[in-house]
Amino acid sequence: MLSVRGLRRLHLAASFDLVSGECVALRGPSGAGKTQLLRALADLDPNEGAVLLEGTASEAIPAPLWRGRVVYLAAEPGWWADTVGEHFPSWSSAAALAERLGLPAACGVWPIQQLSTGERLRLALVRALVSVPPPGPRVLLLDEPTAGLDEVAKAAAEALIAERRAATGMGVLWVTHDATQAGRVARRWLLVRNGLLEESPAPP
Ligand SMILES: Nc1ncnc2c1ncn2[C@@H]1O[C@H](COP(=O)(O)OP(=O)(O)OP(=O)(O)O)[C@@H](O)[C@H]1O
Repeated sequence: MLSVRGLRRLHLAASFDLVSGECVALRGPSGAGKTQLLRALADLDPNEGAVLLEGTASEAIPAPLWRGRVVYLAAEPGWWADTVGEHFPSWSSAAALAERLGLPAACGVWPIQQLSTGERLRLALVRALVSVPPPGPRVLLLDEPTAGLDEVAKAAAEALIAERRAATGMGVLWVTHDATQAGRVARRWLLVRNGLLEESPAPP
């Protein structure tokens, strides 16, 4: 579904495919270029090479439309309004997912400024899933989405993403520094080594 051919962003070169419903874990040392790769895939930064979604090149699709299909969830998500609910097209559809992640449905009225890091991460994941009309993102690019979450919240987030993949065929590219998590969430693993993306036979 997502084909990446000779993508070059700064010092990283990448070619790989992601099939429908698949989750691929991406690992590599700090500064290797993982975030830059995700941002290039979401057409947030300039790059060389080709990225195709279901056969259509990113250049052929206006960037805002592409970003609704290939959705990037940043490690430090941005917030622009005062309260949680204002960041969602409809809080009622988001509340059930927030509850799945251990937050009260009433957190829609919470001020953003008071959120903990873990609350921000979980709400940003909900936002990534519900801000695109059904069936939602075709590809989800996750940049350490559970970093710092407790084990219960981490398991809930992993389960929610797996469920969405199974239900909608959403493909996931998941950056994590946690080898155990890479083994849990994915059956294919990519590793950044010497500026190249390599397939790894086991969770690296
Ligand atoms: N706009 C930019 N122009 C030039 N270099 C940049 C730019 N943004 C980031 N970099 C550099 O590119 C390199 C890769 O950064 P990136 O954030 O992609 O690393 P990462 O693999 O995600 O690291 P981490 O695991 O620590 O999050 C870093 O050395 C960073 O300083």
